[in-house]
Amino acid sequence: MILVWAGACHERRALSKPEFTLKTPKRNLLMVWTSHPVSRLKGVIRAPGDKSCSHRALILGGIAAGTSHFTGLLEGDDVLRTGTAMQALGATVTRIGPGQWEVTGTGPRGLSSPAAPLDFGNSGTGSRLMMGLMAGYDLTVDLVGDESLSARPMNRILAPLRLMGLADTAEPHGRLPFRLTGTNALKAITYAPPQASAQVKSAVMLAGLNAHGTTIVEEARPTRDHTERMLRGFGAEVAVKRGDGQARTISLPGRQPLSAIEAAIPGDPSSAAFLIAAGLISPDGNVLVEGVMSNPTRSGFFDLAELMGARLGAEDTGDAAGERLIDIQSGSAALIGRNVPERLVASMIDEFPILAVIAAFATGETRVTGAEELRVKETDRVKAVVDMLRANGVEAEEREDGFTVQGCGGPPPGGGLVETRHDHRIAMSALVLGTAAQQPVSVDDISMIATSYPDFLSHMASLGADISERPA
Ligand SMILES: O=C(O)C1=C[C@@H](OP(=O)(O)O)[C@@H](O)[C@H](O)C1
Ligand SMILES: C=C(OP(=O)(O)O)C(=O)O
Repeated sequence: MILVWAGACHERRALSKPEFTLKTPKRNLLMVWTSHPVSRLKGVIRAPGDKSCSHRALILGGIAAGTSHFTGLLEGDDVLRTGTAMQALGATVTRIGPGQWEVTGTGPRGLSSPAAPLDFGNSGTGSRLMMGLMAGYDLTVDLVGDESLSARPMNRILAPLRLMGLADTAEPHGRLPFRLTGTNALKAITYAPPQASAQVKSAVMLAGLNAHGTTIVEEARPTRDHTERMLRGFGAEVAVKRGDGQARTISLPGRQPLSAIEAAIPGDPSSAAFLIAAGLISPDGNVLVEGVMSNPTRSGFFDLAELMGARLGAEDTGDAAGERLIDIQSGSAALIGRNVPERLVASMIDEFPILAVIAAFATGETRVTGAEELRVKETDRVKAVVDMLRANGVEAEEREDGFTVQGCGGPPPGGGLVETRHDHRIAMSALVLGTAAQQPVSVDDISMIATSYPDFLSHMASLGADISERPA
């Protein structure tokens, strides 16, 4: 006799054989990717290169004087597009081996207009950081993106750039596609971004790099600080002053030359979070992720998982590109729902879909507030997360600035089909959910996983996950 969960979290019934019918079939869908529950997940995985650091390495290497070498660069679609864009603007970007890249920067020559539009695909980081960078050079560029990126707000970047002297773009609504005409006559500004956004901060700093005067960004809440750290690595002067509470003021004198570097890219904590979560919810989990960047502006998910009752082993293993590295171990845990402290939100902004998954296994409610930025990611992640959980028998509610999850105190029912909506993190979260739910979980598309974590399926398979394509 096999026990399966049916309907609400806490209602179980016995069946003579497992049954699996998708709860939200989608018309015209021929094939889906399904993650089947497995009794055990075990193994050791080296974390893929960090997406944020990989973008920045290609961008800063592409304007530095000399030739930089990077190892462990993430070869995700988002990052590759940043490399292609830098090449089109005058840098020489060459792959010399797996994860090994050589970038010869334009140095004092600067960037020039590309011959064709720059296509940033699904990448908010690539498009927004590059807008900031390109604004400071005498060039004209057309920017395009996929359906998801073309729906994301770009005025948050264009507004400060206009204050610095960027000519108005032809597009009034702040959405791609549009043309940007840069100028090497930008003036430094002092800017307090209205959103907690590393992309906005970094775009202003990258514009400030070629502007006249000292650019100052005032952050009320600290966001990931890789631009600050990496700029220093390339020889720039960047000052960071702590203010009241979590506030930070970052100052960057303009017109500073950058010099080429040799760097290893640290492992991505946001990708590692999927593997760590899989270990936590597995009935018999023992997952070790090696070489993960340990940076307080990125560690919110791991801090919160510990608040929920996870015991994560962490061992220091050195450093890479100015960041500390750790190995993180996770194993099966009885988790307890929590109110997510708002101070952790920015440092786990990409981890809310996978947080929602572990919250579904926890006992009690998990409440997320102060996370309105989730509404403008690859999709509206508040809605996508709630829909993902509900399709799998978990009670969840949207809030304007977050969501709540009523944990099942064990494996949720599963059995749902999750619409991924061009969002890699929703796809990966749903597939992790399926490894330990009562019934398999399917997703309608996996192609976008390659934007941030091309090895996700092979890494999950090596831990023992059972994820395969099947007719819808
Ligand atoms: O600067 C970066 O590398 C990133 C910043 C974050 O976006 P926001 O700045 O919009 O929060 C994050 O969601 C994104 O995946 C990467
Ligand atoms: C939001 C994300 O990326 P981006 O903004 O670069 O598209 C992400 O990777 O979760």
